[in-house]
Amino acid sequence: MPSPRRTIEGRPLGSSGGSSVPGSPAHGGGGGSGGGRFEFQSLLNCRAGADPACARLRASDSPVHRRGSFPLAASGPAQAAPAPPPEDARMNLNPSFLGIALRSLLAIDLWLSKKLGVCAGESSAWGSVRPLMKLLEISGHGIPWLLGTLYCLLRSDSWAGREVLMNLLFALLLDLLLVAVIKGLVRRRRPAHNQKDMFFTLSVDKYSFPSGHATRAALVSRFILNHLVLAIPLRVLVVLWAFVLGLSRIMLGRHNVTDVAFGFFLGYMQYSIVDYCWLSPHNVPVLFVLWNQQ
Ligand SMILES: CC(C)=CCC/C(C)=C/COP(=O)(O)O
Repeated sequence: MPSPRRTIEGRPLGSSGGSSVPGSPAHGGGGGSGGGRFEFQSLLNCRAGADPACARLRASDSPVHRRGSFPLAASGPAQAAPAPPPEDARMNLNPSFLGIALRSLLAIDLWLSKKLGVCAGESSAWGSVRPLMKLLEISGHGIPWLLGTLYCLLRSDSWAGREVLMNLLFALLLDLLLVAVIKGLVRRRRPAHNQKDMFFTLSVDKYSFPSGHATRAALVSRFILNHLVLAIPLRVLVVLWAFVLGLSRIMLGRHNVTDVAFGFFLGYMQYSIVDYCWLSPHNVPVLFVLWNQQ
């Protein structure tokens, strides 16, 4: 708990940084970006002052003070508790466990992603394997998967095959939609070391959370493992492809680790949605009847 005689920056009150001159930022009159912090300082400075601004600050009852976590809370029952400090100052004083955990996770994420971004440029440590990573990138891109599925659907001559491919198409479209919505909501920028040389992107693809390649890799591999009868080595290869594709996103500098980790999770869950809503002649006969009429 900070000493009552210190500002939130640890400077003693009464020193030049903490003096309260009416109209000065330190008196609470400061607008602009530092306004919140200055107002909080003036709150500390005007304990016994007759300044009306101070009286206003003391007049409201702050839950922070009620909890006794703020040093001025012990001013006595006759003296109303000061107004709550601005949100950002309160967060600095009482960071929640969740806040600390999230900030630490983000710091580790950025640090690890930078370390793993060994193919981010031609001159990077593993710059020579960049072309291979870009090939992997295309193997998980939405366009080849959509076109490939459509092509196989049109060429398929069995109803069972059509049903599976129709659901794969549905899964790919659902994936594109969900990833676009989340990217648009979260708006996390791609890492600074990423080169803007990706093959065919949509406008939301300037954002990195979650990785669309990772969601597709998890979704498609789970789909294949559940609907294609494959020999064990091929099944291992499918899982390996998904994992290496996800890793390559970080190595290329396209994503942070958390983008890919969440992408895998989301893709895995998307398959559960597809499985739950499985399109078949029983639940959406119209799709299959239309097909039959062609
Ligand atoms: C245009 C279509 C159909 C898909 C876009 C595929 C794409 C570029 C996704 C971005 O993936 P990352 O989020 O992993 O970079």
